[in-house]
Amino acid sequence: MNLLPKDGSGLYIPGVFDETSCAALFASLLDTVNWKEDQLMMFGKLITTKRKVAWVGDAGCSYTYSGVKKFPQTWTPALLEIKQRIEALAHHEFNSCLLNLYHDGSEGMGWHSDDEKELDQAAPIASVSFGGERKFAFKHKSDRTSVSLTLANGSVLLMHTPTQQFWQHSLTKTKRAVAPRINLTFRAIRHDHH
Ligand SMILES: O=C(O)CCC(=O)C(=O)O
Ligand SMILES: [Fe+2]
Repeated sequence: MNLLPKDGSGLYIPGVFDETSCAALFASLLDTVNWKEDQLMMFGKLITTKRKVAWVGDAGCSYTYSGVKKFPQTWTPALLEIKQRIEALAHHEFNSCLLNLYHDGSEGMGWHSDDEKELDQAAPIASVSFGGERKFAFKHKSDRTSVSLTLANGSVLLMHTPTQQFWQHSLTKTKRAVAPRINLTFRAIRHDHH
């Protein structure tokens, strides 16, 4: 069911991965991915976040994220397993994935759209969550309508075109005690930008 009333679609699918797989995949991602502190441009300054990130993709997939050009790490077995499941679910292939590691509720992600020009508009962005449940919100860019939901362990959120054009989204910080969380956003990047 589409969570958005207009101008795009947010499809929430809980329980794509069962609890046992989630625990194994979380541990494997934590261990095998080369996590780095995120650097992004904010008000013209390069800032470093506490949240850790990793960018994984096919060779030659580079991507500009928040003003910083990223070169991909190679796929790990756990990531390939997740990617296969998500491609079957979304009926699309993905060539890259942005990973975020939120250690606790003090880490989140501010309002933004994933509207980078390299993205293939035909494919959705598929967001996979492992670990602590967190609140995720959409806000319409012109009328400020908002929609929020909880992203549970093992869930998938599919965002289809033109969602990024009309809506921003954020991962809300919280003072509640929350378990660490890993989010993966699978994306399709067009190669004709190199
Ligand atoms: O952690 C999340 O659920 C959101 C991540 C996100 O919006 C992004 O990586 O662009
Ligand atoms: Fe995003």
